Amino acid sequence: MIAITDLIFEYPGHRALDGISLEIPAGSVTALVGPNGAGKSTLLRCLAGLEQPLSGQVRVRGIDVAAQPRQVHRYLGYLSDFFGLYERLTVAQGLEYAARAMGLERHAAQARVPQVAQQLDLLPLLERLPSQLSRGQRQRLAIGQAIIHQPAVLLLDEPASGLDPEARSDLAALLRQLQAQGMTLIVSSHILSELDEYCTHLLALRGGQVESHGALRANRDDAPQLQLFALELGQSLPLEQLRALVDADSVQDWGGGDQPLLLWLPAAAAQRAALLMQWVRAGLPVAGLYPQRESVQQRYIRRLPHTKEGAP
Ligand SMILES: Nc1ncnc2c1ncn2[C@@H]1O[C@H](COP(=O)(O)OP(=O)(O)OP(=O)(O)O)[C@@H](O)[C@H]1O
Repeated sequence: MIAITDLIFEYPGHRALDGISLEIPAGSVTALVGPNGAGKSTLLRCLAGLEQPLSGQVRVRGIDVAAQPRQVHRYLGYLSDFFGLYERLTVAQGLEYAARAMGLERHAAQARVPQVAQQLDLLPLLERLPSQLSRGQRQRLAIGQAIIHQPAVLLLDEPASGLDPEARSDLAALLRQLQAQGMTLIVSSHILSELDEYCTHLLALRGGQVESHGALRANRDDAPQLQLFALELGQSLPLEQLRALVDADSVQDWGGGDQPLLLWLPAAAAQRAALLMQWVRAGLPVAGLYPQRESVQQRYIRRLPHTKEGAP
């Protein structure tokens, strides 16, 4: 869906993106993470055609963003970290204006307004001005304007910043809904745990370079025959006792208290069953075993090497 090749971007006297090459698969939701100044916003702006790179190429659906920015904008929605709203337009007018700006005919634009307002829970607020909206409602309006033309790709720069827990949870639900409709999303955030709910891929930048990029998944990249499971115990055991029973190499997280152990176990059911039987015989009080997906945090901490394909 998005192909980036040898992308270099420089601000005067500073190289912000230093040779980025990767592919973002269609239908994926990519968590874009990295420390302050890593280049996240710059990359999103380059993808949106708002910055002209020094060299390299970004293609969205095969279209060169730098060469044909207008055509790409038909397929792309972008929400900046410091987004602005049309303060003199009501919510309904703002949405219609955004639709018209994206090239929709007047009737199509007017028809989209209630659809998007419904999707973003803005229907009761259509006649309000942005100044009469809460932070979360303003955020929803900005996202509404970004998706009014039903883009295939949506780029969101820190969309959850400043939102309360309820608004964050609404945002997560909305992003899941957009993904279910087939949209490809890239979402930057500093809060890794909130990305867990909806992200399928992780892209970590550092110093303008790709530190790691790949799918978040249940299987280990370096040992695909292993899959992540949560093991629930009927009673908590002292760590020394657990260590005596469970091979430390298979442990991702020892849990503790009521927390389950996170283990890399054989993906093959028969092998897993044999192992479990062995543990139960040895006295491990197994109460449940559930397949897990690696979290954004776990993946980030493991700092997996970058693969050019991006979707190992
Ligand atoms: N207009 C500018 N002029 C010069 N340097 C800039 C400009 N904008 C950003 N930079 C620099 O480029 C680098 C990348 O900035 P960018 O905003 O893309 O990082 P980021 O990962 O989004 O950071 P944050 O997490 O703080 O938002 C930083 O070192 C920053 O100081």
